[in-house]
Parts: sequence; structure tokens; C-alpha cells
Amino acid sequence: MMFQQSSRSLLDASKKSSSFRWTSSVGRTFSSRSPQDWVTTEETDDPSIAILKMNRAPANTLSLEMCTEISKAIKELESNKKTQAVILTSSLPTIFSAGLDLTELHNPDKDRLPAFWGAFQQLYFDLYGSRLATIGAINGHAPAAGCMLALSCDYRIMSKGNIGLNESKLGICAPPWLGQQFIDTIGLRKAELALNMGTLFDTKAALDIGLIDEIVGEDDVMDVAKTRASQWVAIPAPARVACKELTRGRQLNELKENRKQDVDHFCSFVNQEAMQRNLGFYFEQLAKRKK
Ligand SMILES: CCCC/C=C\CC(=O)SCCNC(=O)CCNC(=O)[C@H](O)C(C)(C)COP(=O)(O)OP(=O)(O)OC[C@H]1O[C@@H](n2cnc3c(N)ncnc32)[C@H](O)[C@@H]1OP(=O)(O)O
Repeated sequence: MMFQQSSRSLLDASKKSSSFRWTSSVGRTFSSRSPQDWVTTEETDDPSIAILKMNRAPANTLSLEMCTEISKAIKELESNKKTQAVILTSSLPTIFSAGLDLTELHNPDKDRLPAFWGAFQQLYFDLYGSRLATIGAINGHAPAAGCMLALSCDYRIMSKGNIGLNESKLGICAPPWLGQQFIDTIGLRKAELALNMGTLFDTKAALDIGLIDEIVGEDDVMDVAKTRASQWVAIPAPARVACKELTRGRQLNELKENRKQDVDHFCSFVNQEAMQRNLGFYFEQLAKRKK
């Protein structure tokens, strides 16, 4: 992982600004296949560029195991010196990732809940802090933690669907580090409005506010992603990694310093009765919407 060597100085800088707060209160798992099949990696004709596909029907939701599998795949790709870039995408037709698996949050298993959040934090560390150039090929909806996956990439192209942090609509609030990623990407005022209203942006609106970098046609996603990956790989790796450390190091180290505190906040937040009521209600709405 790229941030380990220089974490001392970054940690010192981040100590001042550590303030972790949670601000609000509010099933089942679907894929029949085993977690090992939920994430696949593929080579491309350029040995420096790999593809990581999320493959957990029906919605690529992030359960503990899904987070772990994505993290594992990133680490495996990083361990190959030749690999310099990864394209993160979905094999599902209309969904990039529907965010956290709500079955992890609703009536949670008390022992599993901290491990789940730890795996989600780890995924943030592994993707946002990867030594690889990361291209988000967002080929469908990317709400909430799905948006976190996109925000953690270095460059985002999107063909269809909606993207944003809609947590407030579920009666919850994004964790500070995810909120900060959003603010760092689109700016405080736009983030303030979008976080409060739980706005999901279509591709055009997402491009307008700088949440994505490019809109691409559905059939062109992988070609454009490969072209962009080649452009990122053409930058000398030490410079690319140093730039990433410059822009992301403080935020990553801040969470590393506060990891346990963040898990504790999350667990007590999710276990609140009101939070559980809101989640139950949201699930009902999801099911009704389908009917
Ligand atoms: C406490 C702080 C934590 C903060 C951090 C992150 C928070 C989160 O990530 S919370 C998750 C937020 N996600 C959402 O609000 C998305 C909810 N889903 C949708 O809006 C739609 O599913 C979506 C627009 C993504 C796709 O719509 P459709 O193509 O019409 O698909 P379906 O709605 O039919 O979904 C298929 C299937 O998947 C189930 N599903 C969808 N999302 C989730 C989810 N996040 N967790 C669990 N299950 C989910 C949905 O119910 C359908 O199930 P079936 O009815 O059994 O087919």
C-alpha cells in the first residue's frame, strides 16, 4: 500500500483536524454464488492495465464478504509489479453498486457489525489509497457506498444511472470520511446541498457538478476506460503515487488514526431504535417501488 512509508508526517498533519461525528438516527442476502465469484479480475491486451468487475447480482451491494473480496482483488493486482492501472466496473446491466448491503444494517448481528464496518473502511483504504491508477467505469446506478467506490477512483467515466450520496433519504448520514471525499470532489456548498437533500445525480448533472469526469456511450465504456487508463499509466508511477498521496494522504491517515472510534460510532448509531425503524421503512419502500 502506497501510504505506509510516509504516513508519519501525514499523520502529524492530520491530528489537528480529527473530529469524528455522527449526526442522525434510522432483508437478506441475494447472490446464490459464492463470494469468490462476486469479484473477477481480467487482463487486457496491455499488461499494465487490469479490469476488476463486480459481479454480485442483483445489485453489487457491499456486504462484509463483498468488501473483503474487492479489497483482496486490489491487493492481488497491486502485488503484480507490471500492473499499473485498474478499471473498476460492474458486470450487471444497470447497476454499478447499490451501496452498502442494507441487510448488514437492518436487525444486525451485533458481533458481525463491527467487522462489517471494518471491512468497509478497509475497502476505502485499499481503493482510495491504491498505488494503481484507478479508473471508475461507472456503467449504472452508484448511490451511497456505490458512490464511495466511484469517488475512490482517480478518474470517473459514466454511461448511465444515478450517482450521489443519498443517505439522508434513509434517515442516516454518510460517515465523515465519505462526506469529506464528496466535499473534496465537488466543493463544500454543492456537497452541503446534495448531502442534506440526498440528491442522486443523472450523468449530465453529475458531470456539471464535477462528480464524474466524463460521460460515455454505453457501448464505449470499456474502450474509453482503457484509453484513460493508458493515459494515467503514461505518467511516471512515482509522480502519480506522490500526487495521490498529496491529495488523499491526510484523509486516509485521519481515518487510520480514528478507525476504532469510527467503528464504535457506526455501531452505536446503527443500533439505535429509530435508525432501525427508518431502515425497515426504507426496505419496504424499495420492495413497493418494484411492485
Ligand atoms: C450508517 C452510515 C452508513 C453510511 C454509508 C453508506 C450507506 C449506504 O450505502 S446505504 C445503501 C444505500 N443504497 C440505496 O439507497 C440504493 C437502494 N437501491 C435502489 O435504489 C435501487 O435498487 C437501484 C436504483 C440501485 C436499482 O434499481 P432497480 O434496477 O430497479 O433494482 P431493484 O430496486 O429491483 O433492486 C434489485 C434487488 O436488490 C435489492 N437492493 C437494492 N439495493 C439494495 C441495498 N443497498 N441493500 C440490499 N438490497 C438492495 C432490492 O431490494 C432488490 O431486491 P429483490 O426485490 O429481492 O429483487
